Amino acid sequence: MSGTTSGFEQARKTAEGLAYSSGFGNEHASEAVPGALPVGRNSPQRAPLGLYAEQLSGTAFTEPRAHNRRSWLYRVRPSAAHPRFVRADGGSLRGAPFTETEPDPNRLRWDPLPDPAPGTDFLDGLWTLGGNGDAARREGVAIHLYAANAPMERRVFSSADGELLIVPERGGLLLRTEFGLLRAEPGHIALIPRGVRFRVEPLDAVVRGYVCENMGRPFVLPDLGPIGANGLANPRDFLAPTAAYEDVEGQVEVVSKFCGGLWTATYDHSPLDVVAWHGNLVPYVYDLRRFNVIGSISYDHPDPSIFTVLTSPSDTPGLAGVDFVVFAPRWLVGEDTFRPPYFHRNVMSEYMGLIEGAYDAKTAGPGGFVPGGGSLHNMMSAHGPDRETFDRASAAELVPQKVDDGLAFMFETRWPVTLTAQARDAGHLQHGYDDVWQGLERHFRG
Ligand SMILES: O=C(O)Cc1cc(O)ccc1O
Ligand SMILES: [Fe+2]
Repeated sequence: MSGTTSGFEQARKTAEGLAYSSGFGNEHASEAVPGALPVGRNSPQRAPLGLYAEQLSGTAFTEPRAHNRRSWLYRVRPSAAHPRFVRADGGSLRGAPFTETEPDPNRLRWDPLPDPAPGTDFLDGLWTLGGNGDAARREGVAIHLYAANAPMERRVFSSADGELLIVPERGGLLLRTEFGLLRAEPGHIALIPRGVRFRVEPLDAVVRGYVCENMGRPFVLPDLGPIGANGLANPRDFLAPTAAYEDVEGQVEVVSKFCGGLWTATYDHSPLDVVAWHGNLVPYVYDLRRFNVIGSISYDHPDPSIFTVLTSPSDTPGLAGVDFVVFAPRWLVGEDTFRPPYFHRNVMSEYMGLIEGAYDAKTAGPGGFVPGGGSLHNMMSAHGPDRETFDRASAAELVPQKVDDGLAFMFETRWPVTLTAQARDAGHLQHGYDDVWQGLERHFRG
C-alpha cells in the first residue's frame, strides 16, 4: 500500500508480507509517501505534502522521559474535523465501573462463546466478561471475548478508556490502524493503544479470542533484575506497523468507547488517513512463541510472574494493575518437585484463557479448560491442580519433561473481577467447576 492510496476494496492479500518496524518503547518513524515526514521539527508552519500535523499523547506531557509515550501523525484531515458524537448501544460490550453483579468469590469457568450470528463484525462480536476499576479514573481492566465472522465495513473503533490487548484464539485478524496494518494469528498478541482508531478484517471464516482492556498505565516489559539484559519477551520481537493510509471519502462510522459507553459519529472520510508518523506510542504485534521461558533448573515451581510478557505498573512498586502472563512450551526438570502449578490462594485475581492445546494444571477435554474458554479465580479463592493432575504429578517419574502441548495465558489483576450479568447468567458458564477439586483425599499419616 506504500506510496499509493487505498480504499475499502483493498484485497486481503495486503495482509501478506506486511512491513514492520521492530522494538518496544523506542522511537519509530514511517512514511507511506516519501517526504511526508517533516525533517528536524514536528510541526512546521506548513507540514509536507499539505498534510496536517497532530500529536497523540498516551501519557501526560510531563511524565518522566522513560515512561513518556506520544506520536506525531501527519494526516489528510485533522482528527478534530468531525461531527458530534451521539450515544450508541454497546450491545454486549460493557465498561468500568462494573456494578451489574455482586463480586463473587467462587471459582468460575466458561466454555467458549457461542458461534456469532452471520454478519457479526469484531465490534459487534465483543462480549464483556467483567472487570474492575474505573474508566474515568484511568485504572483497572475490562476483560472481553470476541467472536466474529465479518469485516468491519465503513466503520472504525477506538477505546479512550484503555489500550486493547487482543489475544486471538481462533482465526487470524488483519488490523487496519491509523499507523498502518498489523496481522495477528492465534499465538500472537496485538496491542492497540488507547484512542487509536482501527478496524478489523477476519482472515478466516470465524475468528475468536480474548481482549484485555487495560485502563491503567500502558503495558511495559517487566524489569529483568538478576535475569540480566536479555530474556522473557525480547524488545526486538515487538513489531509496529509501517505507515499505510486510506484516502477514502464517503460515510464512515467512527465508534469510540468513552467512560464505559459507546459513542458514534458519521464522518465524511476515513480517519485511517495517516500518511506518515513518528514516535513511541504505537500499535504492535508479538508472537508469543518468541517468549524466552525462564524457570527452575534445580527444584520447586517458580511463581508465574517469571512468565510475564507485559505489565501495567501501578503506583506501588512491584504491584501491577494487570500483568499479561503466558504459559509457553518449556522443559520441566525440577528434582523432588511437584511440577504443575501448586495449590494457592492469591491476593491478585487471575483470569486464564487457553489459545491452543491443554494446560498442565487442568484436565483437558469437554467440560474442562478448553481453547476459547476461560477461568476466573478471584482474590484469595483457593485453586491449583485438579484432582487428576494432583494424582498424576505426585506419582510421576521426574525425568526431564517437555511441556509443549498448549499455549495458555493469564490476565492477573490487582483487584477482584466483577462479572457482567451476561457472564454470570451465560449458558456457557460451566456448572460444577468446584467438583474438579473433589476427592482430593487425606493422606495424612500423623
Ligand atoms: O492458577 C494458575 O494456574 C496460574 C498459576 C500458575 C502457576 O504456575 C503458579 C501459580 C498460578 O497462579
Ligand atoms: Fe493461580
